Amino acid sequence: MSSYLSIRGLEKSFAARTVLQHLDLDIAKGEFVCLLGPSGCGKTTLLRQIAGLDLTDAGSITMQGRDITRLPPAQRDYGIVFQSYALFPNLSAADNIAYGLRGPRKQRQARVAELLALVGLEHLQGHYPAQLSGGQQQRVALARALATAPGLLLLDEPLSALDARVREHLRLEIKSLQQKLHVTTIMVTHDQEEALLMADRVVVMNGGRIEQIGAPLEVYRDPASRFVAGFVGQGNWLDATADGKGGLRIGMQEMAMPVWPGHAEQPQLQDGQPLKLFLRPEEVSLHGGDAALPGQVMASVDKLELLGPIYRIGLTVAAWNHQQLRADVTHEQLAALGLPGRASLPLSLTAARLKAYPASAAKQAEHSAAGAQA
Ligand SMILES: Nc1ncnc2c1ncn2[C@@H]1O[C@H](COP(=O)(O)OP(=O)(O)OP(=O)(O)O)[C@@H](O)[C@H]1O
Repeated sequence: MSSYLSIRGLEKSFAARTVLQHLDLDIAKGEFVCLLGPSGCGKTTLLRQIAGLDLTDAGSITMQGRDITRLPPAQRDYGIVFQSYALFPNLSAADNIAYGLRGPRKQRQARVAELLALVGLEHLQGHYPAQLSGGQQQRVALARALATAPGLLLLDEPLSALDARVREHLRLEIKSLQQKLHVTTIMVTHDQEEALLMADRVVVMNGGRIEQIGAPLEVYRDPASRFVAGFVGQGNWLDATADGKGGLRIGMQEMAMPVWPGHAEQPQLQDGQPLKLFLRPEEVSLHGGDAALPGQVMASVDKLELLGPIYRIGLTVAAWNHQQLRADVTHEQLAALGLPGRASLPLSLTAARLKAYPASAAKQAEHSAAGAQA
């Protein structure tokens, strides 16, 4: 991939606190990248580094081959939108958009008209921010950020102050605008649904590090770490143990060993070593029969929840030490299973869709340390 923006070994601390830990990231021209992670993981700090709003401690940022690491914000080529609309209250929508434009008046007016049309606000050009809704203000902020046709669009949680309906609508609008303009875009969000929906690639951050970079489907289906699995989307966690012969046990049931994300090959596991298994609710296979066939196990049905287009079924598996899990099915699948109306049904797991992780990262670290000493 030829990079439009290239970040190498970026580090940032505030006082004694390290916020970005030697970060590498490459972004291609025209890409829409979302920085996703929990509060405090360093997303905004990374965006501010790219914008030149904070000094960089170490590492480099290159844009189109130009080292911009030490350049002031005005000499970098980007437009930015913040969570708080940050419009000038005493300027109309049109004048807010025109603010950064230079050149002859007629040319500026034409550009403002073009931008107002782009964000669908031609009819509100004379309105002041206080006369605009949150969604409209954010459209003005977006038009202002795009006014000078920057090479990079930076969005810092631009939708999080808006109510759910407006947010859903604007997500799609921003995405289609970005595709139309083909402007390289980096958006900070803590909302995994938003990131999966809008991004070409999602950068999942945790504690100042990048845990995974991948297309939305990749991050969702093949989470590289236990953190990513837990943070992105819904999932089931099951306790299991290795059998020391390349397989595993859940309760009394034996299974082939599933995939180990982030491991080229399955690690050497001792008999009885605890594991965590992960699978999505839609990856639990339920069957209509009355008894468990080989490879299946009986699960009791604890509850049914309607989530609009799907049902979420709460299940307990007695043979797995009474572990609980959730399965998502369509309305048709639910009816085919004879639900509601039965107390238990056979369940099976597909090893290829299961992910195995060490039972605890701390234990894993202890294990490696013991291995290193040995
Ligand atoms: N100017 C600053 N001075 C001191 N500490 C800061 C500063 N800016 C950020 N931090 C700290 O750095 C850490 C990361 O902050 P950052 O804003 O990048 O997180 P974030 O992932 O964007 O989270 P949020 O979604 O809550 O904004 C936090 O612990 C924050 O308190």
